[in-house]
Amino acid sequence: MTPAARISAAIEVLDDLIQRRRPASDALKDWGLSRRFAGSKDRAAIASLVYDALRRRASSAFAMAAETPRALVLGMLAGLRGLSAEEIALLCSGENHAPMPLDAEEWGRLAAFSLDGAPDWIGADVPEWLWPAFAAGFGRDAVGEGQALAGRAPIDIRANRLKSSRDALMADLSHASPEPGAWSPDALRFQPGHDGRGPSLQAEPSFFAGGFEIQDEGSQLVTLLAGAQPGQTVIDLCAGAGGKTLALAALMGNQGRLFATDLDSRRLAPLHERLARSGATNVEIRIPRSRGHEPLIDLAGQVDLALVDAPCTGSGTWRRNPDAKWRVRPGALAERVKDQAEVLARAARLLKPGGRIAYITCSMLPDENDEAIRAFLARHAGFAAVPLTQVLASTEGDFGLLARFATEFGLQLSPHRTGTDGFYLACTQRIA
Ligand SMILES: C[S@@+](CC[C@H](N)C(=O)[O-])C[C@H]1O[C@@H](n2cnc3c(N)ncnc32)[C@H](O)[C@@H]1O
Repeated sequence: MTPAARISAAIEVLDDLIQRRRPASDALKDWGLSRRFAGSKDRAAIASLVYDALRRRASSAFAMAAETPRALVLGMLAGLRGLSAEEIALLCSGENHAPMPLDAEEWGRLAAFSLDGAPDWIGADVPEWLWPAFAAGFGRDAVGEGQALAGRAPIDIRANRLKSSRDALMADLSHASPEPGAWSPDALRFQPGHDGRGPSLQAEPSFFAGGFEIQDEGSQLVTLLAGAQPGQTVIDLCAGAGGKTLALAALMGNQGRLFATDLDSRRLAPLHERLARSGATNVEIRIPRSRGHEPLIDLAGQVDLALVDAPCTGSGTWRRNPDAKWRVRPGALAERVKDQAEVLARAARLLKPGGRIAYITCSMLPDENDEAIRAFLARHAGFAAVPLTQVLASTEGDFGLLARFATEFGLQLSPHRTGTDGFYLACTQRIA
């Protein structure tokens, strides 16, 4: 397919996902199934166009004064990919499956591409209804935070200390031009190409050998700061597919006991294979047998560290999942806040005196970050917040600079601040 035909295809896919309110991945899959002529490079390029258009959905619609799929794609080509009106006009020839030629209004709007007079939520490409909750945490930086979340994300890997090292992987993957991560000692970063695609790291022999996992550097950092020590009893209550479980096992050097569970046992399924590849030997997966069943009840009073990687809106990962930004519905935030309170209360019941909860979200919204901790502390008199300075000082390495990103109870990472996904971490300790 020509670059112009790919643009037409992206407009078609966007039309489908907007009309039928379906996930971008479903619309892309269906498009591919009914267009067998499209090769894998075409599909990847079309997906990249669709995701880029979703990243800048509000600002493109404003600059183009239209919210049609065509306006969103053309606006994104100017606003995100930096194409001039002339370059876009050349692509829109109307021939050989290319989009129809630009009209005078489109030409003028692409040439000017202006967000002058746009409200902040549009400048930030954050849904209007969510803007007050989002802006609450960032004050004057809120628009810049939103803009950084509307960009593309790099691909980060975590060197698995049980099998490899960052230096060894730096050499092994040199053909893909890795850079060391700025914060996590185990992170390597790969920048996406002009078309938004990154290297196929999961096809690397060192990946199959367990040398690394794909994991955003922010996710690595909050897991490191959670403070798991070799020999401890650690639980990962919201383990999902185990991204943080694997990192915890490596940080513990396979010493001590690590238990992984999740409310949704199906989500734990990939963890079995990932554990085998990683060489982690101190992990036990516990499956809840029924609603309300506590699969870790035998550990009550023995747990040193409970990692609560809580269910949340995922607003910190909008760079990787821009579809989710526009699909999140009013009401979802209140539901997640309820889930967060529930899982924090569970963690509290299992800790031993002096034990800690490391509460983590991939959210940018104070309601599910500091406010969740404030509510937890109000309900649990026997717990106190661990000051961030203490958390940073007790982690091996030099993390003092992160104190700049302190919130009332914890730490907020973001693409704008740390070049990572948006993650929040707060630690609390059982004092009675
Ligand atoms: C952010 S995801 C976990 C991601 C995972 N820790 C990782 O690093 O790959 C949150 C998980 O919490 C689970 N969850 C939701 N409510 C829960 C609850 N009340 N107790 C335990 N897990 C819960 C969800 O099924 C989901 O897998």
